[in-house]
Amino acid sequence: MKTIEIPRPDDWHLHLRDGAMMEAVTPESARHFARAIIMPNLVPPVVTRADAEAYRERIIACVPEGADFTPLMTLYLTESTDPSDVADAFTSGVARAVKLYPAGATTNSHSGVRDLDKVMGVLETMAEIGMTLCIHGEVTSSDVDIFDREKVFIDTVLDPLRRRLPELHITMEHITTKDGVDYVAGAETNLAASITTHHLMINRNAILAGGIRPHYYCLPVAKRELHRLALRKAATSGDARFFLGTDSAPHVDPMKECGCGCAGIFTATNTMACLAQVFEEENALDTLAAFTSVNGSAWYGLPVNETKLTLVRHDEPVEFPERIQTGAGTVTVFDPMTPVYWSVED
Ligand SMILES: NC(=O)N[C@@H](CC(=O)O)C(=O)O
Ligand SMILES: [Zn+2]
Ligand SMILES: [Zn+2]
Repeated sequence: MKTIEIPRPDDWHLHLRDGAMMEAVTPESARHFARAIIMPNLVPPVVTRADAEAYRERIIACVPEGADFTPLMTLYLTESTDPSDVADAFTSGVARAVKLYPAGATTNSHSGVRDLDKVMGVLETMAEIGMTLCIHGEVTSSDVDIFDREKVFIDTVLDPLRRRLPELHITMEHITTKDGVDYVAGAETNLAASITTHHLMINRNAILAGGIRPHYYCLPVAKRELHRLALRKAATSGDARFFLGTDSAPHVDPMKECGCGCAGIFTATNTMACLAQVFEEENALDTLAAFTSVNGSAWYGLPVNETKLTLVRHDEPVEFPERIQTGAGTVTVFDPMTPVYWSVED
């Protein structure tokens, strides 16, 4: 039986939610990951330093005893965010980054930004103090096709913003297209991208071919196969600008399996096993650690974790739970639609 050892991974984009859901999903991430950047899209959102401090305490209360898991907090950018509160949250170590959701782009984004001019003061402050802006990179206009929204965002929002404020440190989150890969790879400084596990494993057929499968619906929506292949190439390349952000985004099953289902795929439970499978298929197990444990920490200015994680290659495919129980209801675990021969050693 083959095993590989990597520095304990970090998740640079994670949804833990709150309350009963958070109690159940936090241990799923804490089992394998040492740190995670926590998304602020609660209802109401995590906007201020005080909100982030209180949310961090609630998360820490859900980390099982003996587990070593540090939540890194983000602030949800609104058009009335106060630049001095953001600076204060950063310098005091409460928040690592600010999250920009174009209003209406995704789950719980209605308090997001409609007019970038209204947040330039905050962004200028962030550029000065070296605080990262994490971006959900999709335009929201109903006349742009949903499969084109990432590319149009790059051309009409991200690139102009980077020209206007080149000093700003930007993470383009959960990129899903070859356009996103090429744009990030072509940028010399101050731009990097996270990539999810599921976008390395599925294309849009998973959602739509042979029946509609709501558990594969997330935003940005999975694209054509050529985009998945470009993402796999970027993730396995070792290039320091690409790193893991699972975007594990739990919704209870009735909210997914209905006439207007929520966007989000829950991958915390089997992400590391799935990634080992992807990297093995690409003959790139030697760059797995760069993607999951090294590149992201360098980008966020943190040391690589000293503890290790061991992955085990089995002769037969491994079974994962189909769903987990939470106090809010059941949550379906990502099924990669392909055999996975890896597991994490306990
Ligand atoms: N990725 C998703 O499909 N959903 C996320 C929001 C997000 O990251 O865009 C969620 O909060 O459910
Ligand atoms: Zn998003
Ligand atoms: Zn997300």
